[in-house]
Amino acid sequence: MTTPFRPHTLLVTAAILIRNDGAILLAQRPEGKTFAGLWEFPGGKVEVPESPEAALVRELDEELGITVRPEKLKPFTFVSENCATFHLLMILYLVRDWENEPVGREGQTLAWVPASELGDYPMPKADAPLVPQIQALLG
Ligand SMILES: Nc1nc2c([nH]c(=O)n2[C@@H]2O[C@H](COP(=O)(O)OP(=O)(O)OP(=O)(O)O)[C@@H](O)[C@H]2O)c(=O)[nH]1
Ligand SMILES: [Mg+2]
Repeated sequence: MTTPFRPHTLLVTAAILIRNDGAILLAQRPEGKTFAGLWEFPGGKVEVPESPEAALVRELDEELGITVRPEKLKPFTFVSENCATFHLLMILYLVRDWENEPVGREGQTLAWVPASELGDYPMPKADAPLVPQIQALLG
């Protein structure tokens, strides 16, 4: 008897960084990573035994060189998506306060994008429902 394949759930945290003028930060995944070339919200995997908030604070420092206080992470929404070899559970926080200017520390290209133009940037399939939610929030 074969055991049915059950993908494990991968917990990922990501940030919707919102600048004072309403633009949102997207990062283009670099060559060598899965989904290279697609645009995403900065963040990454929650490592054991981190809290989701501690993981996101760490990822934002590693990927962008910014410092965010955990209490500045505002829970916004999540996506739950089957990605074949794993099931992605990605929780998203709104972030309006940080220190330092974001830079792509892992070779990613960064773009500040008005909410109305988010649809022009190809994203991983799991991100599709996020675009209308962000546009509804920011108008
Ligand atoms: N950060 C981020 N990951 C996303 C998004 N959409 C999406 O499907 N993912 C998926 O979430 C998973 C984990 O994200 P990641 O690759 O950023 O993880 P990480 O920073 O820990 O990278 P690493 O594996 O190189 O250490 C990947 O399979 C990625 O494709 C998104 O908008 N932002
Ligand atoms: Mg990442």
